[in-house]
Amino acid sequence: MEVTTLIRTVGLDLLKPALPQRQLDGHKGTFGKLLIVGGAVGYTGAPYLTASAAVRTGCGLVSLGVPKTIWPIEAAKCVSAMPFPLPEKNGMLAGKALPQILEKLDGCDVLALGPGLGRGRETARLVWELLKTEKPLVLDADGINALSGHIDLLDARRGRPTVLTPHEVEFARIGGDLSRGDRERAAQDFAMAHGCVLVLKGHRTVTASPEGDVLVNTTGGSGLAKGGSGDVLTGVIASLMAQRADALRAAAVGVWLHGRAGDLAEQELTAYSVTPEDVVRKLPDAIREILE
Ligand SMILES: NC(=O)C1=CN([C@@H]2O[C@H](COP(=O)(O)OP(=O)(O)OC[C@H]3O[C@@H](n4cnc5c(N)ncnc54)[C@H](O)[C@@H]3O)[C@@H](O)[C@H]2O)[C@@H](O)CC1
Ligand SMILES: Nc1ncnc2c1ncn2[C@@H]1O[C@H](COP(=O)(O)OP(=O)(O)O)[C@@H](O)[C@H]1O
Repeated sequence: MEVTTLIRTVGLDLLKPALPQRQLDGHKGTFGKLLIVGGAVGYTGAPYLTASAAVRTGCGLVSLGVPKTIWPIEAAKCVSAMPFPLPEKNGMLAGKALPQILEKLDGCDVLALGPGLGRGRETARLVWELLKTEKPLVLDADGINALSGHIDLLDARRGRPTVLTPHEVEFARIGGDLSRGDRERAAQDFAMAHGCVLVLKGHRTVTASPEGDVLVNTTGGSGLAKGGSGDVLTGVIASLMAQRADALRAAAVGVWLHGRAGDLAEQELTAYSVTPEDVVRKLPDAIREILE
């Protein structure tokens, strides 16, 4: 089927109506419950960054399931989010963690899966099982890697809100085709073929929907080119989804906010010195620019 690509640049006209409203009398339940699953020995920063970004972006309650060995670290680092320990094997989440994750997910609105999960057979199997959830899903990092050779599990989610946030190497691992050198077309083809919102990260991140929309982001620079920046983005997008933004809007607004927070952090600290934590700290200023 020939699809006419309407490529739009993300601007304030799109951002203003897409940012979830804050009811003055809302309570923490009003603003959504997010479950983040990730982390491994060696990757203790990733889930913490995702959780911090989610809280900063407005989600009402953020829970964080991590392997039990690293749980004390997450518990010490996360004050506003709620880390809890899960069964592990070799420093990564074990298959035995599934029932506890599903029980927690039952009371949540959105699942963010993958930051710092690590790559092992058991974690991959866990990802495959969790893809069956009816809940909206943001899949990142090793969650995406687990789809390699199992893309049918993504196809089976068609109709359920699913956002994938690969960088170009992860995109290639799950069959994304960048051989034509056209990132917009490649993202669109993938999103339409697999029924998901595809966020193809990098300079000028491209967000594509299953319906064929293509949105190109203009914020963000080389200050974001540091391990952990992608983990922040996952938290921002999942937080917006928990606040009832639809998957495409959550992704487009999330990518813009993340990049803009990065730009503001760069202005203060230079692109050399910005850290992903600085990006989280600048999210309020980026949000304010949409609100004004
Ligand atoms: N503080 C933490 O705990 C961190 C944990 N992280 C986790 O580490 C795990 C694996 O990350 P790795 O970086 O080892 O492996 P990846 O599979 O993400 O990347 C492999 C390599 O691809 C290369 N690459 C080439 N083109 C690229 C592009 N366009 N964008 C990004 N990378 C490109 C990079 O050199 C990178 O080292 C993930 O689960 C991730 O969440 C990272 O996010 C880094 C920070
Ligand atoms: N030069 C750049 N310009 C704009 N954004 C960038 C640039 N480099 C990296 N980013 C952004 O930073 C994030 C990096 O994510 P990723 O590659 O997954 O790293 P990690 O998983 O280690 O955090 C993405 O959102 C990407 O778009």
